[in-house]
Amino acid sequence: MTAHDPRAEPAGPSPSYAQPPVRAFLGLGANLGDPRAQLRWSVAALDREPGIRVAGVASLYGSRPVGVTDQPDFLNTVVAVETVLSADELLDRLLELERRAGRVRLRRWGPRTLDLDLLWYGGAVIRRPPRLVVPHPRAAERAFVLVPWAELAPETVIPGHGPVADLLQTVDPSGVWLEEPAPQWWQQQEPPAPGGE
Ligand SMILES: Nc1ncnc2c1ncn2[C@@H]1O[C@H](COP(=O)(O)OP(=O)(O)OP(=O)(O)O)[C@@H](O)[C@H]1O
Ligand SMILES: Nc1nc2c(c(=O)[nH]1)N=C(CO)CN2
Repeated sequence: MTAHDPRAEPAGPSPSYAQPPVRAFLGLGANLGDPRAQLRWSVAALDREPGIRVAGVASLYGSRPVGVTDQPDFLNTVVAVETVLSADELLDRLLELERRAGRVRLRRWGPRTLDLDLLWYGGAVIRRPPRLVVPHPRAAERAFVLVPWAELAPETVIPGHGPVADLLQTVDPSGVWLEEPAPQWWQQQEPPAPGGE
């Protein structure tokens, strides 16, 4: 086989790189520490992860806390990735990045330095609670998810719910505001890792 033969074995460190990548959408949120720096760090860190490529980043949005309301406002965004990882492997990477960002979970829906949610994975439906439920069970009703998601990919269909653009019409967007447009907010020089990693 020549180097240009399409049947040639793909060069790469892992056999999984031969699989076609899957599109996934991730929800990012933070309201403790330096939320903007943590979100910028997490975009760069995601792109450095083997098997994950950042394909799009929405603007940065401020949002009033939903659920537990006596906590600081959040910064939220949505990131599109291409990945050769399974949904389980991807979730593990997200949990590891949260841990590296110094996440402390005080209570459900409470404040956090970094929250990474797997919103959507190739249109698949995965029901393995409590470990993994995809699409994310609350994504379709959260303005702080739908506003940035609609900016990136309004046509995406959330299985069981419908297109992101249609769902956005069903929620109250008044608690979500544009904080800083893409791509400026994440394309500046990368901040140091949270906690001086
Ligand atoms: N689609 C998903 N994305 C991220 N975590 C998930 C998903 N489905 C199930 N989980 C599980 O949820 C746990 C994390 O829950 P977490 O404490 O972040 O919830 P929360 O952010 O407080 O609330 P919410 O899930 O409403 O955003 C993880 O340990 C993970 O195993
Ligand atoms: N505005 C806003 N509210 C929230 C958020 C969030 O990211 N943004 N995350 C939560 C738990 O995941 C609970 N409430």
